[in-house]
Amino acid sequence: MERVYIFDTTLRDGEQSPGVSLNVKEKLQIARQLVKLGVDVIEAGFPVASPGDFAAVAEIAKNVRGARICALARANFGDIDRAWEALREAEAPRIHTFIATSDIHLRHKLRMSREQVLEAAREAVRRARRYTDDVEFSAEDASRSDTDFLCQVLAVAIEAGATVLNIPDTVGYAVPEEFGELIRTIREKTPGIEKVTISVHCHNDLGLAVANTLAAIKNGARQAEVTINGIGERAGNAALEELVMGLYARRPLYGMITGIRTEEIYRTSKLVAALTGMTVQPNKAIVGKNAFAHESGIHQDGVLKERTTYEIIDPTVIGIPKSTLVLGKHSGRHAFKTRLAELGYSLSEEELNTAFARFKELCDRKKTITDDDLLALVEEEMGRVAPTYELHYLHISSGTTIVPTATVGLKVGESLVEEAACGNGPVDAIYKAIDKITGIKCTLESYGIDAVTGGKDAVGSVTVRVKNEKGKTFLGRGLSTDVLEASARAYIDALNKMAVDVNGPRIEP
Ligand SMILES: CC(=O)SCCNC(=O)CCNC(=O)[C@H](O)C(C)(C)COP(=O)(O)OP(=O)(O)OC[C@H]1O[C@@H](n2cnc3c(N)ncnc32)[C@H](O)[C@@H]1OP(=O)(O)O
Ligand SMILES: CC(C)C(=O)C(=O)O
Repeated sequence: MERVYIFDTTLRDGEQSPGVSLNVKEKLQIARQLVKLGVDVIEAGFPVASPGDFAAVAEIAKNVRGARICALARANFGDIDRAWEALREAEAPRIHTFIATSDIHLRHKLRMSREQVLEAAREAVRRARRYTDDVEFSAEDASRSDTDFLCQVLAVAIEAGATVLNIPDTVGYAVPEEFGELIRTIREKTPGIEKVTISVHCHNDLGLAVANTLAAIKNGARQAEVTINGIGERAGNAALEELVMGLYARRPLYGMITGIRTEEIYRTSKLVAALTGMTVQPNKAIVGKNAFAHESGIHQDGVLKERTTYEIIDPTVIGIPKSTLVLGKHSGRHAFKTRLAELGYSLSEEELNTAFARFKELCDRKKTITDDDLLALVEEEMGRVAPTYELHYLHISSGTTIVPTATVGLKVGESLVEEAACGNGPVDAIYKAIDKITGIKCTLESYGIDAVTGGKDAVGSVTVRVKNEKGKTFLGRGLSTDVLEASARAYIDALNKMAVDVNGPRIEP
């Protein structure tokens, strides 16, 4: 199968996203992760742009191995010399030089004639070839350029020694049929094109960057310039994860492979989002929070019966452990029952129906239904029972210079049972003392604390989730103005439910 080379420009075009500025350390961290991801080329920056950009390219060139390191330069000697200065310690350096070829850019921006652009392209590539035999040439705004002139510039670049020719859709103006056609025409009309790799660089102004890149690949492009999460100038660039997974999910259609280790995609996306501050929209393809979350009952039922009914990609392939079933007003019984089973509850048909009806009522009142909401709902369904353990007293000794110690007195039936224990903190000490009294083996799954009322004398509400040896989860809640007492009460509440569950027949583990 043929290979498409992945040229990642997160650190160059991605950093051109308004509001994004990465320091050298952050760029190095991303570059290392890009190597783990398996990209072929890392465009590390535009060295002439600033001393910081120069330093970042130089650091990456010096320290990062396992991918080609590329630096951008305009078609002038100053930029190219500076790019090489930054790249000189790279194991596999590439100079990427560019000049616009559209009449709009020539007339208004460059104020150059076509002849001058041809000359500048030739001289720039030659200059870059003095330093390295890996030279990429880009015809900026190629998709709005006169095709004959574009092919002429490309031929000059090939003649001067370019090894990769990049065809950018700089302003995201192209549509797939047209862009694919452009690549085919370039292949037909440019002398020497068979000696070089054709690359594309698509922007997302019409939301078509990935579609255009795919169309180009169908027509002979073999390098795709992309960014993580699709960040980049204006509406961004083609997203690496979407392109790679498009080629992966539709492999029979494209017949292409990449060197990307797909299981690193999600981790890379998270890292780039965290360091750039560009949060990923929830409905973003592949890496958005909702990309593998199913909310509606019919879909959830389908996925529970067979994942592929509603998922075209197995989330583990991109490094997400599993898809999620979001419980909400659109959910159905199958998903509700499955989540309860995961929490350790197996309800009779009748109990399930009543609990489900109450769940739907709750969904109309509350946007997000948490596991704690579900546990509270089911436990209420089980009905309240007389507690096995009751807090009689609590004494805590804690501070910055002593080992936290708790003495707890619990009423167990008619007797008062007392125990003391030390812990990492006062709550740990209390829970250890209670464990000594009850002898119940369990693990604390979660502990949360909230202020029920405002002010310094607020009532604290502690919620704990405790799992028994059979893997069943119990929710405990405790209220007090003393948060340590609230912690003890919450734990005892959960243990009381556990004790009833062990002795009572109502709900099977
Ligand atoms: C499509 C793209 O994404 S291209 C990459 C865009 N990225 C960036 O621009 C980020 C980094 N840029 C910068 O830091 C600055 O713009 C610099 C350092 C490159 C240049 O700064 P300045 O010298 O102050 O020039 P300024 O940015 O105002 O104008 C650009 C100049 O480069 C010229 N130019 C633009 N593209 C090219 C090119 N490919 N080759 C040669 N000259 C070019 C313009 O015509 C203009 O020249 P002029 O000053 O003679 O009118
Ligand atoms: C420099 C080139 C490749 C570019 O970023 C563009 O045209 O968008």
